[in-house]
Amino acid sequence: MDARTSVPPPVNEPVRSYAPGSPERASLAARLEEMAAAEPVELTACIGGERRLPGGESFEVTMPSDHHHVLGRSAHATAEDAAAAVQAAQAAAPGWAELPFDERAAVFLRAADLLAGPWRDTLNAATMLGQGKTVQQAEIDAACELIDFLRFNVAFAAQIHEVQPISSPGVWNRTDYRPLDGFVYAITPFNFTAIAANLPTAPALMGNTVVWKPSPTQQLAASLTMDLLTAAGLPAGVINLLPGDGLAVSDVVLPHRELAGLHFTGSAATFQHLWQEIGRNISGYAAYPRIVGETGGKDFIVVHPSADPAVARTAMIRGAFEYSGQKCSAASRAYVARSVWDQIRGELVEITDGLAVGDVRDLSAFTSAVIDQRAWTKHRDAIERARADATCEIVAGGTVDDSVGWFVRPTIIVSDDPGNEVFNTEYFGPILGVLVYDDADFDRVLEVVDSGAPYGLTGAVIADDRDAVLRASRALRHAAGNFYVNDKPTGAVVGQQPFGGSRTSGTNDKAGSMWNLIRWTSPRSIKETLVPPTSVGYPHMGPEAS
Ligand SMILES: NC(=O)c1ccc[n+]([C@@H]2O[C@H](COP(=O)([O-])OP(=O)(O)OC[C@H]3O[C@@H](n4cnc5c(N)ncnc54)[C@H](O)[C@@H]3O)[C@@H](O)[C@H]2O)c1
Ligand SMILES: N[C@@H](CCC=O)C(=O)O
Repeated sequence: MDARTSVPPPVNEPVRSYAPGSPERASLAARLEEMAAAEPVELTACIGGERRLPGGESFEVTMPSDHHHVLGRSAHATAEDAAAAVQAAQAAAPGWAELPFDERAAVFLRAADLLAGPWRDTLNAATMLGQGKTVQQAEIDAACELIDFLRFNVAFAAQIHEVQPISSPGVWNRTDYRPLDGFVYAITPFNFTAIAANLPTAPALMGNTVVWKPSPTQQLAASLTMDLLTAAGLPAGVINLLPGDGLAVSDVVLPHRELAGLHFTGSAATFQHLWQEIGRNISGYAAYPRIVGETGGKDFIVVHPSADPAVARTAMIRGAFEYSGQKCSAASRAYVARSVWDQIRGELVEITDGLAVGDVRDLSAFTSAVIDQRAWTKHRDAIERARADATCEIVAGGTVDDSVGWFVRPTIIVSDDPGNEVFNTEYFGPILGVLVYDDADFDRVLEVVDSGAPYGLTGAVIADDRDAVLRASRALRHAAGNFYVNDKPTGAVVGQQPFGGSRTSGTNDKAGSMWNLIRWTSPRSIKETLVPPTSVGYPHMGPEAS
């Protein structure tokens, strides 16, 4: 409970263009070159503010687009590291929870401003080199989305604190937005620096302390994010970073009595495993852990006969192939009316086959390599299966090359079998399945889209006919937590399109919104009677009752 002043009203961080000749391009290019030329850096854990290498087996962080290029060296956190991180989180908890909200908020507002200014090139360059993002994709993630998460969450948290109960005469009721009764475990994916930072910082803003386990392939940007938060004044022990695969960490953290919450983003399979582990341990917790998880997708684009062909083509290419399709929101299945398909097929294939796919240091690249050998192999195998499948035709891409980086050409597979794996399996890469339907079958195809995959994350309808938009919106109400009309299904902006999906895609708690922050507080209702009664009797008992 604390008195607060008003917080700065947030606005979305403007996306810089990095166009040739722009000052931001020159500045970023210089930092990129400097970081790429540097000796591999040591990517340490941060436990109670102390930076040190964990005790487990070492691993290297390499460039996806140049896999011989080692950017950093780290090691897997052990059970001992995990126990130390939990202890550090517990030790920091009372002081952090007692700090007035404004003081906590100031740390994250400061981090946002540092990132918008002197840290921008560094985190963008780390995200480009370590996670294989082009400059545009790094800018919308590591700079803008992360700055937005930090600033908007402060404003959303302040709004939550303002939600207070009514009080009847003689009584003052209050809601005390307590942190959870224990620590939060944040496990984050490789593909977004912003998500990796949001998952530990959102619970921390609400007064919790956190054990943060980022993805090994995101470790370079994760380590720098920890440095940024420290530079912004985050006290030691509030967020404790543990590098590595997390297996030994989970053995310690998941059954821990004080585990109060899991904040996860990653694949559905990993989330289900973690949830099962929590379920297995349910009788051993001090309080029921909150479970928030955003997972995979099989995101769709439905193209109606009334669609503008250029809009459909652009949404398909950008939606499917930006960041090589490694966004949970990426379009990976498209259902296209035959009349539109006949108009766009030629250009769609020509543009896709012409996309510049290269090293992230080449700022003219449209996209780059997939994240690692495992992803590359998965895509190579999926393409080979499609090549051998009589119901599939690979009309664009279909080639892979691992000689320098983990490259998979943007690939379009047309199939007339709606049950084919290209329409229901999340590959998490640059493969788009296309089903061409007869114009008269729009309503039937909406049913196929709705039931064709187990996910419910993002989707788009491309149509100029308002009635078609309405029919799609109704039929696909539960098929996507983020639904787009005449746009690609990627690129949600904090504060504008709160992000998340249901079904197998997650708990839909909408990252970067009030709904997510609510999960990290355990409200306490306080009633204070201003002039308390001093006699036991009630009027109905008569004047003699005392
Ligand atoms: N819905 C969303 O908002 C969203 C956003 C980004 C990514 N994703 C999804 O994430 C997936 C891609 O990311 P990924 O490859 O990093 O996912 P992943 O599930 O392989 O890994 C996610 C994280 O879990 C960790 N992990 C795995 N097993 C663990 C264990 N037993 N204990 C502790 N940590 C463990 C990994 O090391 C990593 O940090 C895709 O399915 C994508 O759709 C979803
Ligand atoms: N929020 C991002 C996707 C995050 C998942 O990878 C988008 O909307 O494109």
